[in-house]
Amino acid sequence: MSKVVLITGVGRRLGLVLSTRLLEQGWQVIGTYRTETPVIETLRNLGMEAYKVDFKIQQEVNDFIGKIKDRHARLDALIHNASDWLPESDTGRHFETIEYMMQVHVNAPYVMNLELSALLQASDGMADIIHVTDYVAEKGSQKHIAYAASKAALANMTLSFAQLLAPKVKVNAIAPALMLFNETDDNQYKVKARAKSILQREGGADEFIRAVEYLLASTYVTGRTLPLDGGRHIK
Ligand SMILES: NC(=O)C1=CN([C@@H]2O[C@H](COP(=O)(O)OP(=O)(O)OC[C@H]3O[C@@H](n4cnc5c(N)ncnc54)[C@H](OP(=O)(O)O)[C@@H]3O)[C@@H](O)[C@H]2O)C=CC1
Ligand SMILES: Nc1nc2c(c(=O)[nH]1)N=C([C@H](O)[C@@H](O)CO)CN2
Repeated sequence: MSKVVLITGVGRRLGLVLSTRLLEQGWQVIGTYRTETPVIETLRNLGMEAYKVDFKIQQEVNDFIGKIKDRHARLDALIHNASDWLPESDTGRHFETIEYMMQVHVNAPYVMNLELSALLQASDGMADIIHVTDYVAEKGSQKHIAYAASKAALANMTLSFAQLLAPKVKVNAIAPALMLFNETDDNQYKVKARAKSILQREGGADEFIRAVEYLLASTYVTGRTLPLDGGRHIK
């Protein structure tokens, strides 16, 4: 019987590569997306059960959770990948920024973990929750203060949910630094960003997938954050 994984933010970049790889490996993948693109139809054609959910809207999160509880008796993994990398507002809309960052990176994962914990407990083996945080959760960020704070809160929830859901469910985090550049990143930015780590490179999507696969295969790691930072922490 195929294992069932719910991955948030499957529509592009790391979430897209990860969900496609797990589909290829025979996982039954439930994915959430915010933006309707042709990619979503491609994923559906590969067998993904895809739901349009904007985590900014609490009712959409609640409705989504209700559908999952109605349609599934178990989950083997829940991966919180969805994220918006929002800098501080330059129009003074500071309450909106921090509230949105907390909503996407903390509130939605918090409610989904609590509401879907019974499905995880129904897994045949050990189940997994993986929070995708960020290197800046430990170090802070001058230009993404609210983002970093929300990722730090998500990292802290790893500790609490690991205690709450053991021994049946492992709860870990992955804290990437530079994994993928964005299309808008110019060469000057890329040179500067690579130089922040002592390995002087970006991690790449496969590094992220290997970290997920390691945590899913583990039977003795929980409450931990797996850093993917190219040695930036000792620079
Ligand atoms: N890329 C990197 O170098 C790094 C990434 N990370 C973390 O890794 C994870 C993946 O990164 P990456 O692939 O670059 O992320 P992207 O920002 O490229 O994509 C994030 C995904 O989250 C979805 N999303 C964003 N906002 C919302 C929302 N309000 N509701 C629902 N879904 C939403 C997007 O949906 P849609 O596309 O459908 O709009 C998108 O698919 C993230 O958690 C990120 O913080 C951490 C450090 C470095
Ligand atoms: N949701 C996202 N979070 C982050 C992204 C991103 O593209 N989407 N990118 C980064 C950067 O790579 C940063 O780590 C280095 O410039 C961080 N988080």
